[in-house]
Amino acid sequence: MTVQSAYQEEQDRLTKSLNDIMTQLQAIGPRYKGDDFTEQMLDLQQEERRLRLEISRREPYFGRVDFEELPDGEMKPLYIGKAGVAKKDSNELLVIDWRAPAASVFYSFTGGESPASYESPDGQIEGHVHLKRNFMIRQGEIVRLVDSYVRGQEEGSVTDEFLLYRLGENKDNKLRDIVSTIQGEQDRIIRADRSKALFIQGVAGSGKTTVALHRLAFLLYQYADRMRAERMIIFAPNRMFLDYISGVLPELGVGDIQQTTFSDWTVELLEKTISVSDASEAMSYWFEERRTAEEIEQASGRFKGSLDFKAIVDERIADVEQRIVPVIPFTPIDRMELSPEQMREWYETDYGDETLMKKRDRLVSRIRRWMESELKMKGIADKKIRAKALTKFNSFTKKIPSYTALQLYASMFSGKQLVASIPKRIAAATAERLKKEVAAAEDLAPLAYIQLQLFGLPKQAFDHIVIDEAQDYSPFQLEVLRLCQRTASMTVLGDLQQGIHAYAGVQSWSELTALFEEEQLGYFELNRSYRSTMEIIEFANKILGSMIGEVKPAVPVFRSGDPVIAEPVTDKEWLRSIAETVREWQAKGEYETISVIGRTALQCETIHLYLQENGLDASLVQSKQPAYGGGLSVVPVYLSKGLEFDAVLIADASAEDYSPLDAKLLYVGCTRALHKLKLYYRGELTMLLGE
Ligand SMILES: Nc1ncnc2c1ncn2[C@@H]1O[C@H](COP(=O)(O)OP(=O)(O)OP(=O)(O)O)[C@@H](O)[C@H]1O
Repeated sequence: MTVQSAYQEEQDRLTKSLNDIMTQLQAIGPRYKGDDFTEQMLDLQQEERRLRLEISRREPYFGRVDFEELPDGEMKPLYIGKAGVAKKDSNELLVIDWRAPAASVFYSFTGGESPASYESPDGQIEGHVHLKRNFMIRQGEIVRLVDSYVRGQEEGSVTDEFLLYRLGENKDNKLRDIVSTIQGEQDRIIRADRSKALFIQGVAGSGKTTVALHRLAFLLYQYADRMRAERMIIFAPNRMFLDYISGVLPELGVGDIQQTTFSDWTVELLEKTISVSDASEAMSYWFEERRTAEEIEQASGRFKGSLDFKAIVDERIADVEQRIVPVIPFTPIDRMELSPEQMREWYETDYGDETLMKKRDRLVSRIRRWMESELKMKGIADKKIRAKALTKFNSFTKKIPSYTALQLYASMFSGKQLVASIPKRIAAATAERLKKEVAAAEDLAPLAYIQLQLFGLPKQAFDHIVIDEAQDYSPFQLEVLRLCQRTASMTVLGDLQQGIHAYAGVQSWSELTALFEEEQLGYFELNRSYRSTMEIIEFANKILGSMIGEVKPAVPVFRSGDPVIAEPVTDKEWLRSIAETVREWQAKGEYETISVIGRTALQCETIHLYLQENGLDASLVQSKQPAYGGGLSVVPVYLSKGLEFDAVLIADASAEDYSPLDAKLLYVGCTRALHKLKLYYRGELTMLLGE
């Protein structure tokens, strides 16, 4: 078949499919507004169907795979789209959902004559792939059609032409879905075992964030009976990043998944009884001035994030528990006594799995009930005697310890109960802060942990948790989240090579995986980088040479672009050169997002001001910012993590700005670029780039 006739045939089928979809959409009636529960449920189902059809109307499908089921099945063309759609008034599928078992062949097939297979509910299905075709459909027209595999034709292996085309596109201020070009290695993660804690180590630009979001969409589809969107949660490093990823799940037709930061989540958990100190203070301490390796190692965040510190907290909680059951009898009036043994028996046998403060409250109520019934049994109605008994009860139960999470935590850092093993400087600074009901990032995990132990989780446990940029999490933080689930089901993703918050995070994944049993764990590595051109990836890989420990160079997809240039400038020319480069890039009109990445917030403010004064409308990204708006931006390198830009200009890659300790920062900065990367440096070029 010629390309032309294939195109025409597909266009005809597309038009027919779209007509079918439109007819179905038009047949959907208005929404139900009444109170009848059954009608409401039916309305919800109808609404979901309408949403699926709306998604399909925009782009019904993006792929086709012709699969001949073995041993003697017929050959079926399967059209794959974001949402599955059946033909009008029929069970026959017009489009299969990308998450359906059969669709996995489209992603996992790597070419060759050997049979391909997929897991179906009835077991493994084997068959021959005859065709793998990609489409790009816009406004009802096929604007691109690429056959990446045709059985019996020359190479016999899947080519990446369509992927390269997609990667060459510009990006705006939001991350997008990748359903049409998910790669085999990514697909394996998306469809991996639901019950495990999956750890994904992936180089910059390998699609970790994107893959984790697609995995959520997959889990909700595949395990609709067991997993609920409202019992899933995504943890991201800051609100700007949350805004950046916020479009992907709705694009995939998934709503209602809570997306938050660990800090916001903890504040909610503690019912807003604390506020969190401004993150920009910590940022400025760690990134604006030079810090030594020793300072990082001894940082209070590393101490408080450790399991050793958790053990200290556990001891304190155990101590409170120890004091809950009174060791002396309760005698509300003469000759009426409740023994400590009886109270201990109630406490230990009746309140089993309850949390500490609930057990405490139940014990207090039980003592009261005992008193009331004894008074009744003894026929004591005298008001004076009863009032006296009540006073005794109040003073007796007042001594049974009762704490809020903040009170218990604060008790560890000052006063009579100060924990001796906490370094003095850490204790003093923490006590000072907590007095004002302010917590720093390092206090959040212990506070959340204590809250869970004292009062439990206010809502249902999570079915699945996603943790992005997990290299910045401490073992204690992860342990807190682990406690919020019934099973180990988690997706934990990050890149140790981008671990710029070493003062709080981990240096090896084993620090986090140690929290799980061997059989609960899954581990994947993604080493191919999809974001940047080959030139940019090879350039950034040079920086890895300066990192301590094992490093994983990113493997580029074969997408070539401009060479990366590092150019010296004098102090005097510096700002002017930055403005000129930006202007030149803008004039070309090739890039939608351009970023000037500076070493510190202060440097960025200087650059931003200069650009503004010279007629270049740039936005300055700051740590408190709730959203990143795209266009031209000036970003401190430590806030650029997770984001990406069509073109990146590193403002000053000098030895002064990037010392040997700053390899991860520079790596993060350079790997933000998709198509273009340029570096200026004043004085000496940083040693991190070698020759
Ligand atoms: N299979 C794919 N097809 C098309 N684009 C892809 C694919 N995988 C990843 N990408 C693109 O690569 C870029 C990087 O993806 P993403 O941000 O998810 O990676 P990451 O590993 O989380 O990166 P980083 O750690 O650097 O923040 C995005 O623009 C994403 O759309």
